[in-house]
Order: sequence, then C-alpha cells, then structure tokens
Amino acid sequence: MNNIITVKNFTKTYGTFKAVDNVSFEVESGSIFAFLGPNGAGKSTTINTLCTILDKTSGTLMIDGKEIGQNKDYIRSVIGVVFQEQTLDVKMTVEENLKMHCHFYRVAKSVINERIDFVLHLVDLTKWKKAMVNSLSGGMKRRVEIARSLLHLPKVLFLDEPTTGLDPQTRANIWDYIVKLQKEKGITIFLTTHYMDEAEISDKVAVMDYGKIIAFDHPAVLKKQYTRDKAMISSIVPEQLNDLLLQHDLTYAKENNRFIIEVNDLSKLTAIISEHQLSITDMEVRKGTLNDVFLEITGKNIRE
Ligand SMILES: Nc1ncnc2c1ncn2[C@@H]1O[C@H](COP(=O)(O)OP(=O)(O)OP(=O)(O)O)[C@@H](O)[C@H]1O
Repeated sequence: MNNIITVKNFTKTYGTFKAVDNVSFEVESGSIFAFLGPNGAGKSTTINTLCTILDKTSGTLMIDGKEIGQNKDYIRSVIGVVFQEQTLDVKMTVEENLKMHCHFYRVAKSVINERIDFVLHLVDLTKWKKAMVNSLSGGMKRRVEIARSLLHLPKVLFLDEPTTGLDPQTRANIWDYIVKLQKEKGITIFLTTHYMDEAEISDKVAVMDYGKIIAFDHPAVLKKQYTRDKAMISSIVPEQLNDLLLQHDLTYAKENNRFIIEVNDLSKLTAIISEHQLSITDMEVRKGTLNDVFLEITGKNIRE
C-alpha cells in the first residue's frame, strides 16, 4: 500500500485551546478520503495545516514523502486546494482567473492554453471559458474553482466543504466530477464535509469530534461495527406484535402503533413478519448511516 499522506500525533493549539488533539492517520494514494464531523471539530485546521497555510504545534505531517514545514514549495507543487469560501475574481472571465493561477503556480507559458482547455474539459465548462465569473451559477463557480486547483496537475486535491451552500442537485453534480477525477485521473481526493452522504463515497472516512478522530475506516465497515439496520412496522393489533417481539427476544422501541425494531437477526424478523403479516399496515427498513455511527459514539447528531 502506497500512502501519499501520513500524519502522526498531529496537534494544533490556538493559545491554550487544542483545535486538533494528537491525530494520526494515513491516506492511500489514489483514494478518496473524508473528514466527517460537526462544525468546529478541527477539520479545516487539519486541512489548512496539510496545505501549508497553518503551522502545526506538534507532530509529523508528510505529503508524497516530504515533511510539511520543511518542503513548502514542493508540497504546494503537488497539492491543489479548493477552499470553503469562494475565491474567484468575479469581475474577470473564467479564462483570466485560470491564467492568473497558472502564473502564480509558474505553469510554463508554452502549455498554459492547453492546460486551461484540459481542466475546463474535465469539469465540462469549455464553452464558458470567455464568460464573466459573476454570470455563472454557484455550482459552475465551484467547478471553475476545481478546474483552477488542477492547473498545475497536483497529485492530491484538497476540498474543504466543497458543496456547502449548493442545492442538492448541484451538490450531486459536483460529486460526479470529483469521483471522475479520482477514477479517471488517479488523483487522491482529501475532503472535509459535515454531510454524511458525501462521506459515504469515500474509501476511508475519519470521523472527527472535538479535535480527535473518534472512528476511522471504510464507511461500510464503520456502519457494520456501530449501527444496526432498523425495521419500522405498524400494526392494527400492536399488543400481538409486542408479544411476538418479546417472544423472539428482539430489541425495539415503540411510537404509538409503530415499532422500531433493531435488525440484528434477519431470520427472527422474517419469522415475525410472516406470522403477523395480515395485521401489518406499514413497513419500512432503514439502513444504518454514518450519522448513526456518530450518534452511537458521541450520543449526538453530526448537525447539532
Ligand atoms: N484562528 C483561530 N483562533 C482560535 N480558535 C480557532 C481558530 N481557528 C479555529 N479555531 C477553533 O478551532 C476549532 C476547530 O476549528 P475548525 O475550523 O478546524 O473546525 P471545522 O471542523 O473545520 O469546522 P467548520 O466546518 O466550522 O470549519 C473550533 O473550535 C474553532 O473555533
């Protein structure tokens, strides 16, 4: 396994306040890695330190085999960053914004035009090259920012809350481009989000709270470890269903005539359903989510 990012015992304090507290993790080259956590968990602080914008307090952070703090120019040459806040010059065209970034990143003059066409093609904005940025929608501006971050062909793309403030359809659309970059171009994607559905697409998710990583694995593994699927069943004879659940030793909660049953043994549940089927008025099975993982570990929801 080839790790492009290695973080060991990273701590960042602001005065006496520990924003990130002794965090260690690794990111495999070519993978999608997500930091999931509520506001203030320490996600931006970590990403900004990896991007050489903030200095660490202690610990070791490495990208592509080089230690952050000692190899700023090299690190900056192998990373692309899309910040939480919009940072385009809206009074310039898309092309002018991209050209400015090429100069900033010292992209060779002879390849600038070809590189701009390449990145605009990646995010399907070729025909908007000459458009003023302020004429674009929020989702298109985000795509220009993603294109801009790729101009110097980085190995790792950092995205800090890339879809905050966008409507659900535009968010999904941005995700299609991000996944395409990873799959087709092999770029390592490192993102922070407080949307659990966005973390679902990652190969590894680090769940963060109060500056600590409280869970770390593939989303499916975390859900398997910390959550149970739940069946919601409504019945016209709730007393009977109640008895059946007790007989089969299933854990459940009750809301009026609706039973919320933990599905840890599917055979028991199917037995109950077949025995009680004529009295069931409604049924739904809900899979465990990453929010359930967070809830199980911390006792609160991610958005609280
Ligand atoms: N410059 C600073 N000075 C003091 N405290 C700070 C500073 N920057 C961040 N913090 C605090 O550090 C903690 C972590 O902040 P950080 O921005 O990293 O969290 P986050 O998980 O990215 O949340 P968000 O999604 O709101 O950006 C928060 O409690 C925040 O208030």
